[in-house]
Amino acid sequence: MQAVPALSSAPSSPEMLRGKRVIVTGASSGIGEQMAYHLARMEAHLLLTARREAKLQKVVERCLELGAASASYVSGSMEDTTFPEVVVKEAENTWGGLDMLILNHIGHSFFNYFNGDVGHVRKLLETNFLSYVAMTTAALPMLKENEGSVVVVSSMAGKIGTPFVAPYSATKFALDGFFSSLRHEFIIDKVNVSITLCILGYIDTENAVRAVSHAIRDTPAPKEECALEIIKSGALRQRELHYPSWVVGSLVLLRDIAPDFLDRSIRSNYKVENIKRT
Ligand SMILES: NC(=O)C1=CN([C@@H]2O[C@H](COP(=O)(O)OP(=O)(O)OC[C@H]3O[C@@H](n4cnc5c(N)ncnc54)[C@H](OP(=O)(O)O)[C@@H]3O)[C@@H](O)[C@H]2O)C=CC1
Ligand SMILES: C[C@H](CCC(=O)O)[C@H]1CC[C@H]2[C@@H]3C(=O)C[C@@H]4C[C@H](O)CC[C@]4(C)[C@H]3CC[C@]12C
Repeated sequence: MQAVPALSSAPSSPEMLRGKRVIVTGASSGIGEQMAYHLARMEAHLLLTARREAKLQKVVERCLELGAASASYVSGSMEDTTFPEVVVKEAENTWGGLDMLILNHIGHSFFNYFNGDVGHVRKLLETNFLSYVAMTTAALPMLKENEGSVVVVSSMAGKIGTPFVAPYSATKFALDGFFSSLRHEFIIDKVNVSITLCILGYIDTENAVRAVSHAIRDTPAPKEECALEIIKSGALRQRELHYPSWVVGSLVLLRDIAPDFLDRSIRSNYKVENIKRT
């Protein structure tokens, strides 16, 4: 087993991730791919996962070029209930420990009126929520031993009700409930594993822009900066990240002091005439 200093030793900059062992899920594209590149530049050990093997292979190659201490991948789907444990087992076999678990993947969902497909909601809960619970559970013994961190990537749609994302939003609210409760238990139990919930606004990943640019007036924030902010918030053991901070921060504040006003302004931000019912 490798001897690695605890993440809890007062981190002040992302440099402190040098030599740390990090799992990143959903690392074949978007924000996950960008997190892998930042972590590689910081010289971390990386285990990446997603479904598309060819994409993962390329991301791993690039990570090694950028300076990762080591980089490998496991491909598979988080819809498969056995897969979360397979990934964590791979980390245990390779490293004998783990310092940071970054939960970032999402299954495919629709940006549209809810069409009554309960099966889709069930499947999305498995991929976007239950697999996060299963990975955390499997990784917890290693994280406890190394005083590590869990980073949960969520969304504004997991804090505030917004239209056309009902199944997705449900999975993200569930993450807040589960991980906020677990954080309390860790503190009560003196378990030194941090939990960081990342509340993101609209980010310029290919899939997000393709899904919503025709119907949302906002300009998306850059995925590269977003990825770095997520890593920093995890390394600094923050309770929550709001990115972009002023957008998300003010919306969350309004939710509590002026919810009807907030709902009206959210609706005015959508070009509803461009949403074609499916
Ligand atoms: N982009 C945005 O505007 C926002 C994003 N977020 C959050 O940020 C995170 C990343 O989003 P973003 O980068 O845009 O998403 P992308 O769609 O770019 O990436 C999603 C990742 O998840 C993987 N994935 C998809 N389905 C599965 C599956 N069944 N099992 C395992 N992995 C899967 C994909 O790879 P593969 O297809 O190879 O499996 C890919 O690597 C998500 O948690 C999202 O909710 C939050 C708010 C805004
Ligand atoms: C529908 C998208 C997933 C497409 C896919 O399956 O590939 C969603 C993924 C991220 C969502 C955005 C997000 O989480 C931030 C905003 C939250 C607001 O409540 C709604 C608008 C969002 C831009 C939201 C839109 C859907 C996604 C792009």
